[in-house]
Amino acid sequence: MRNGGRIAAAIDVLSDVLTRHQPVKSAARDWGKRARYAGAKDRAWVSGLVLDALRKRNSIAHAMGDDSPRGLILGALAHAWGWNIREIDAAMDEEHAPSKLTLQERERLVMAPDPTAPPHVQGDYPEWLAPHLARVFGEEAAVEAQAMAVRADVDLRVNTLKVDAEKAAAPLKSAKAEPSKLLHNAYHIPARDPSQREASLESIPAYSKGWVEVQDAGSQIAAAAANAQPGEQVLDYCAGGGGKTLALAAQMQGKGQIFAYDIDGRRLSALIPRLKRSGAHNVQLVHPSEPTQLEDLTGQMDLVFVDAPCTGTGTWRRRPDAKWRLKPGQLAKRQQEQTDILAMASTFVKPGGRLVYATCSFLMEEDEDRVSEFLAAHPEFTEEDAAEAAIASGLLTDDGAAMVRNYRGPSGSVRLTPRRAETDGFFFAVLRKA
Ligand SMILES: C[S@@+](CC[C@H](N)C(=O)[O-])C[C@H]1O[C@@H](n2cnc3c(N)ncnc32)[C@H](O)[C@@H]1O
Repeated sequence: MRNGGRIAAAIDVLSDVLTRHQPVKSAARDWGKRARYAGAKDRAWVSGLVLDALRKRNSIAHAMGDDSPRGLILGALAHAWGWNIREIDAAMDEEHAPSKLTLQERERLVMAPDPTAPPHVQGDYPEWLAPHLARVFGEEAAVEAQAMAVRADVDLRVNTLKVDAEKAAAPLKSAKAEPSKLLHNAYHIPARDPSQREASLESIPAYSKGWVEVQDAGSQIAAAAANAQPGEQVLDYCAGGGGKTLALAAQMQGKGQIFAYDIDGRRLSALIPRLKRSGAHNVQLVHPSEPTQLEDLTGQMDLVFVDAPCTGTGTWRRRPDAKWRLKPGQLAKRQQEQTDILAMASTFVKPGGRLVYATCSFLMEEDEDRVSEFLAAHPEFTEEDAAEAAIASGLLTDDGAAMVRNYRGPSGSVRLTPRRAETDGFFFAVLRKA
């Protein structure tokens, strides 16, 4: 396909996303089915442009004076992809392109960003969240959010159950992976350019051999704060697809026992092939249909990890459509779930054991507020220094250690963000039972 046709397709896909409230993935898949002539490279190009338009939706709409799918896609070419007006003009002259640029579009496409626009416009987030971002980031709300309005890098965790970081290095060269600045056993791959379709990471042999897992560095650092020891009894209470379970298993070097529970049995099933690939033999799945299996663990665990369901605001770089779908009611619902889950999960901690609470949200309502509410209702728990706990795992580099200390809050919890750490937004707190 020529670029003109791809731009027209991106406008169609974005219309579906905005009017039918579809995720980009399914809107792009539907378009791909209609457009049999489109190849894999075209699909990557079109989805990539739609995602970038959504990442910067408010600032592009403000610059273009137009928040229609056409305005957003044209604006994304200029303001996200850096195309100049001649390149856009040339594409719009091609066959199957949308109608030519209007005079107003031409003027708007070359305008510089407006430094007087309000923070939710400069930072590209929904206006109703403005007080929430101001609460957590103060005057830095717009710059913090701008770092969430770009494409995300990819991190790999080296599975030390199978290989060490040095041995993993050579096969990762083809994926352009560099050693992580923050973690010893991790590699970092800069965000990919959607106009250059590259092989998926899952297709590299190091992945199928179980040498590496795709896991954001923020998620790896949150798991490090658990500092799980060989021989411990551990419950991963919201195990889902098992990202944290596998990281904990590696920390424990195959010794001790991990119980992986999730209220959603289907999500747990996704963990089975991952466990096989990873070579972790000490993980037992606790299915929600067998509640007595879970009850037996009451008061027995050295460590309970709660990777709580949340609004996912920390992952806006990867899922920019979710940023605009989020509504106040969902935030309230997640807070209630977090309260209930913390109370329930804490019953499995043995005296002297620890409870780690993590979210991939930067909202204090899902983070510090939930922890302090829990502590007020459970005086047998006290909060410890989560930065020092992560450092004690031995998994962080000197830069990683300095970074978690720098972003440790007054009560000991840590909040990482794309701007601070080039990770997803992550929050983690460590609570110890007397
Ligand atoms: C953030 S995700 C977990 C991601 C996972 N730990 C990982 O690292 O890949 C949150 C999980 O909590 C689960 N969940 C939601 N409510 C729950 C509850 N009441 N009890 C246990 N798990 C719950 C969801 O099904 C979801 O899989």
